[in-house]
Amino acid sequence: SGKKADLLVRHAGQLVTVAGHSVHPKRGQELTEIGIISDGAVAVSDGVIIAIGPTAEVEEQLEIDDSCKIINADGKVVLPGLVDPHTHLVFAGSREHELEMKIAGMGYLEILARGGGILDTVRATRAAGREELVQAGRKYLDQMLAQGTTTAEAKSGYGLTVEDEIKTLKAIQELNTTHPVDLVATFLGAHAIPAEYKGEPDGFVRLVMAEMLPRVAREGLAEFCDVFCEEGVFSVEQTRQILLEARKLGLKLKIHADEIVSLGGAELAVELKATSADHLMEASDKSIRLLGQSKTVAVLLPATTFCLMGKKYAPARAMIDSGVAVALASDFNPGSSPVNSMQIVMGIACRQLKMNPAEVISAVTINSAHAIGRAAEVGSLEKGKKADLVVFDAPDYRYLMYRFGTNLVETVVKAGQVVIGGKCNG
Ligand SMILES: O=C(O)CC1=NCN=C1
Ligand SMILES: [Zn+2]
Repeated sequence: SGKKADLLVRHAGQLVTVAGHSVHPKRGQELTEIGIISDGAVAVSDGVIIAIGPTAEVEEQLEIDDSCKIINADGKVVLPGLVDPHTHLVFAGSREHELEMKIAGMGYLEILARGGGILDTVRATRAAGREELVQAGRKYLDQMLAQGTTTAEAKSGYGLTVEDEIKTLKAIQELNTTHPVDLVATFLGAHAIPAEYKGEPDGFVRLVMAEMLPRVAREGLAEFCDVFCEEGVFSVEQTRQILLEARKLGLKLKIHADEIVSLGGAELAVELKATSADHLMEASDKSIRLLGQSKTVAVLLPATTFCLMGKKYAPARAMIDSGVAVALASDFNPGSSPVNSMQIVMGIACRQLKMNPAEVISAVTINSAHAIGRAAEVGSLEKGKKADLVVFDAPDYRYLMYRFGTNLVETVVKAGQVVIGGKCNG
């Protein structure tokens, strides 16, 4: 006994630890093992988990005085803080006007080809100052935190000039230091060919490689480099050039791969040992087999398929059966997925990706932490890890996906601090 705790969450109906997979992402059968402790407790000191287990066993180890906040989670589900490993959350403006076009059947790439889509957001983001981007991003992060997301990736990609991409990444840096949600920054300068480079894509690729990447790397403004590898955007060859240059400069790699057309982006991701390959609705059988034999995490974005009114969701079952390490993300962005609730992503993943609830829990916690290189710090509730956890008003973890569309968050603890709700004694 005698450990001093400053926070104790106890008597959780189901304490879902998702423990035991902080070194390698979960694959296949492992995805269904989520380490549930009934009548569970988590003790925290200085933002770090110091004890976890059945409430009686945890309380035995502790020295509780009235300085310790106590949260009783009787009949509730406690999960690790949700990790959203793929968002475009720093942008200006919005694209609700596209909804009628999409309802009328206009395709995503057609809207982009007409100078709309991403390029619409580019115009608004170039016109916005950094502070405006920070304000907008703060609002989205408040919404995400209130819905259970405690760590997220944030991409640039709506500037498409050196200065505007740097402006965006500095906004992400400012948000990371001033908002409770931990952010991982990704440089996505290769998101679309801007209007001024229409007809000379290779000129823009040179700008990304010769001007943007060196600055981003030198100023330490991003951990990852990502490319939108898609028909009419960046080819597999252009993607390879950009990512090889990024790797040389010390950045880790991601690819928006095989979203609308199966170009072979997923195979390139495996070839370059990218940390993740994202989207994959059109992933070929060959690329699924290659992913199953690689460390590259497959990040699936079912809310994007839903919002694009797509028929074809990523082949998650085939991936899981082939041993692919699967994660889930919101793809929060103003065009193809204006959704920043991981609970909604979880509900769609069960119904459309046919992932069962336990697999979905693994895919929005430890596996999504692996997808952004944060599995040692977050993504599960284990001694020594950051005390990021969510108390959901749910009798069972399956209830989260069953009550699709309702925010069931009761309390969010971020690095040991109660940041949302938190009926507790203190
Ligand atoms: O449409 C957007 O703004 C974001 C996006 N990039 C690639 N797919 C979607
Ligand atoms: Zn995306």
